[in-house]
Amino acid sequence: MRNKIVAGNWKMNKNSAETAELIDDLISTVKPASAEVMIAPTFVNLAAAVNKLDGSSIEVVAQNMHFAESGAFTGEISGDMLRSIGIQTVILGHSERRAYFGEDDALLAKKVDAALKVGMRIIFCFGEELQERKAGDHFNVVERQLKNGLFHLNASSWGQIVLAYEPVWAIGTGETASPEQAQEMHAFIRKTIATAYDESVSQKVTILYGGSVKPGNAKEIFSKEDVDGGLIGGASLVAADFAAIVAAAQ
Ligand SMILES: O=C(CO)COP(=O)(O)O
Repeated sequence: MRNKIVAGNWKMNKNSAETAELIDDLISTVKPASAEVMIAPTFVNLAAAVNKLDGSSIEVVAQNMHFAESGAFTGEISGDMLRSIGIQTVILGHSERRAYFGEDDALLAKKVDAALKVGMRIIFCFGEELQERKAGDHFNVVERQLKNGLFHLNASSWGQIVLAYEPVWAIGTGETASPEQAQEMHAFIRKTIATAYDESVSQKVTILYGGSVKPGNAKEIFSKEDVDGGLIGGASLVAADFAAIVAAAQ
């Protein structure tokens, strides 16, 4: 049985007071779950979130990190810094990082190595854009992103990897991939990993779906065989919605 995960990517939302308030609401609304539950507030609120959730089953994770251990990289945050405040998991390769901050596959491969080096677990995001899907290129795009970002790793490192398929056209648009489209791509991802590694690596890796997951569609998407939970944007900012999505992952 694969681990199920429901993770909330808060993106650049919630100041310090709002973060504390949403966490209080999550503590009272998210029911104990068989899925792992994670939230990713902004960097400045991570330490406070870790302290507030000490002893809770909700894990606090980071939205990004730099590939270097330290040095002259003004405005950046290293994996060691994240570890030092109790963060064990980092999201890498989100489409917004790729699109707005120029993060390409080669840079992401360096970030993956850096995160593993400090013992972090990685939620690695990837997915095609609308024109790529329309052109029938989505499988090639996803295969390329996986290959360039992750396939240099040894099989033994895959225990630290969680995948998040997020078709760019479904992020923040209200347009969700249909459960069938999600399943089709997740099965393709598993097949691609089995070819590059073996069946045991591909069957063990948790693959999340992300893109306009809401309380109303979560259960159907999560019920698909190769969908092991979700990476949630907008709906993770409303405690009742996030709690309902966590419940849908049982
Ligand atoms: O980008 C996402 C999660 O990382 C998905 O965002 P939405 O759920 O707002 O579409």
